[in-house]
Amino acid sequence: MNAQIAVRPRLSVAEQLADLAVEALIDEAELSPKPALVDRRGSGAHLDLSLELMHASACSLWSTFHAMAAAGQAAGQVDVALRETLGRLGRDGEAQMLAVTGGVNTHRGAIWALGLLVTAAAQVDRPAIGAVALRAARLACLKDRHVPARAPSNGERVRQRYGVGGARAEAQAGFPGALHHGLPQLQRSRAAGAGESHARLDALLAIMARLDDTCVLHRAGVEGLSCMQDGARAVLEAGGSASLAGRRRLKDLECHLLRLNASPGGAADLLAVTLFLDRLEPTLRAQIGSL
Ligand SMILES: CC(C)(COP(=O)(O)OP(=O)(O)OC[C@H]1O[C@@H](n2cnc3c(N)ncnc32)[C@H](O[C@H]2O[C@H](COP(=O)(O)OP(=O)(O)OP(=O)(O)O)[C@@H](O)[C@H]2O)[C@@H]1O)[C@@H](O)C(=O)NCCC(=O)NCCS
Ligand SMILES: Nc1ncnc2[nH]cnc12
Repeated sequence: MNAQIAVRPRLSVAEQLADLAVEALIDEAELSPKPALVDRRGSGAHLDLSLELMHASACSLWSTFHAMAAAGQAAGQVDVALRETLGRLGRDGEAQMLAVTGGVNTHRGAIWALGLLVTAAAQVDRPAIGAVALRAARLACLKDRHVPARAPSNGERVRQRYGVGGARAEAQAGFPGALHHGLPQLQRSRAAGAGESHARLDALLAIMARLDDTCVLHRAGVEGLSCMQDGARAVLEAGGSASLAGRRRLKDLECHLLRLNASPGGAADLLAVTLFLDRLEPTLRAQIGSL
C-alpha cells in the first residue's frame, strides 16, 4: 500500500448519521436566495441571526445527533425509555445551541425533527426512508414524563390561538411536509433539468405552500401564513425558481414576507429534513453493503 495515503477510519453508523444531519443544516442555511430567511445574502426577517451563527449552531449539534443515534441503536426499539432519553438529549442540545448563539433560537425545530430521524434511522435494517419516518413518528407520539414546567413556547401559544398542529404534529404524522411535498418537488425539479440550488429552492417553496408554520403565525398571524402559502404556490405555478416568471414571483414573495416580518423558519427546518432524507437511502445502502 502507498504509505502516502492516510487510511481513513470507517465511521460508525451514529457518526455517519450525525454528519448527515449537520450537513443538511449547513446546506439549508447556505442555500440562497431563500425568501425572508438567513442565507448568504443576509439575515432575512431576523434581526438576531446571521449565517455564521447558523453554521456555529449546526456544528454545535453534532454531538447531540450522535448521542441520539447511538441511543437509538442501543435501544433497538421504539419505547418510552428511548423517548425520554431523547427528551433529555434534546433539552441538553437546545441548551448547547443557546450557549453558542448567545440565547438565540436557531435550530429548536431542527433538533426535534432531525433528532427523531437520526434515532429512527439508526434502528432500521433496510434503507427505506418511509420506514425511518414512520419509526420517528411513533417516537414522537410517545409521552416524555420528564418535560420540565416552563413558560409556553411561541409554538404552544400559536397552536392554542389558531388551532394548528405545529412541529409536534408534523413529526407525529411522519413529516408529510418533507415526504409528500419537499422530496417529490426536489426530484421533479431535478428531473426537469433545474440546477441543484433551484431544485432545493423549489423543494422549500413546495413545503411553504402547505405548511402551518408556527414561526410565521407567531410573527405575522394568518395574513402572514396566507402570504407565505399563496406566494410560494405562485412561484411554483409560474415555472419554479429556475424560470424568469418564477423568479419575479419569488422577489414579490420575499418583499411581502419582509414587510410582514414573517420568517418561514419551520419550512426551513423541513427543507433540512428533506435534504437529510434525500441522502439517507444511499448512505444506509452503502453501510449495509459494506457489512
Ligand atoms: C415539540 C418541540 C418541537 C417544541 O415545539 P413547540 O411548537 O412547542 O415550540 P417552539 O419553540 O415554537 O419550536 C417549534 C419550532 O419548530 C419549527 N416549526 C414551526 N412550525 C413548524 C411546523 N408546522 N412543522 C415543523 N416545524 C415547525 C420552528 O422552528 C424554526 O423557527 C425557529 C424560530 O422560531 P422562534 O423561536 O419562534 O423565533 P422567532 O420568531 O424569532 O421568535 P421571537 O424571537 O420573536 O420570540 C427556528 O429555530 C427554526 O428552527 C419552531 O420554532 C420540541 O422542540 C420539544 O418538545 N423539545 C423538547 C425536547 C425534546 O423532547 N426533544 C426531543 C428531541 S428528538
Ligand atoms: N435559514 C434560516 N433562517 C431563519 N430561520 C431558520 N430556522 C432554520 N433555518 C433558518
